Amino acid sequence: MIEIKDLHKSYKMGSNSLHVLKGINFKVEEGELVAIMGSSGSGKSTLLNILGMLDGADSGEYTLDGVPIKNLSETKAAQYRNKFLGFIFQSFNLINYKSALENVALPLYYQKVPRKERQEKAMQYLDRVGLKPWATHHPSELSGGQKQRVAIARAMAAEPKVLLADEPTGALDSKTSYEVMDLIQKINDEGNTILVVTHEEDIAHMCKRIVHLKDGVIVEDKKIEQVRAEQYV
Ligand SMILES: Nc1ncnc2c1ncn2[C@@H]1O[C@H](COP(=O)(O)OP(=O)(O)OP(=O)(O)O)[C@@H](O)[C@H]1O
Repeated sequence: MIEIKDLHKSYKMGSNSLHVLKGINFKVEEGELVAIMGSSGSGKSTLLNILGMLDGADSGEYTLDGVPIKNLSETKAAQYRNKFLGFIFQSFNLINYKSALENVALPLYYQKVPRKERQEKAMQYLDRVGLKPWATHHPSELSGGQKQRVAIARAMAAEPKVLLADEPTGALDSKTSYEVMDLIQKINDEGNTILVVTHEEDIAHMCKRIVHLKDGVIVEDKKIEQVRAEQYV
């Protein structure tokens, strides 16, 4: 599903340059649930942004579902991003003046799905995350865990091939974090490929594989016995 080879990324800061990713190689197969771990500044978000086609690498190869990303035009890249990738953020990134249902329906609007179908599908995904009764509520009326569930429903609504989650539990207390991980595990059980950036050990152990970044290189990449979040919720 994902293959990256010898990926490098630097940030220019005045006359200096900060080499953040220093030759990253890895593959993610369909249906994996991968944690990307590492201390602050190790390059996790930089890597996720490149995988999410939100930023480009300086060199190296990135192939997503068999498509080499490097030479895509901006328009094509945006199309691929909408079609292949769903995003979940630490701060939820919901639109405050829209209802939960409207937030979930938004990616379908960008995919030009007709209004009625959009609403039906959005409701189906809200139901999937247990929030159908909250469809007309606005984000300000929802708890942190509920907001993240709306964001997960929104990410799934466009039926992406890969979900990319950047610290999805970073703004949540432990119990709510485990509820969100329980949902992520169940979505993965259905065959969805998911990458989760986290610096929390317990969250990483709820994935099936841990990729450990340090100073811009992968220092460890191991499959693990998955801890089920359900037992903590
Ligand atoms: N746009 C940017 N311009 C300049 N430097 C940046 C930029 N984005 C990130 N950096 C720097 O690159 C390094 C890696 O940042 P990155 O956000 O990828 O790390 P991280 O592992 O995700 O950290 P955290 O856990 O704190 O989010 C850091 O030193 C950061 O300051």
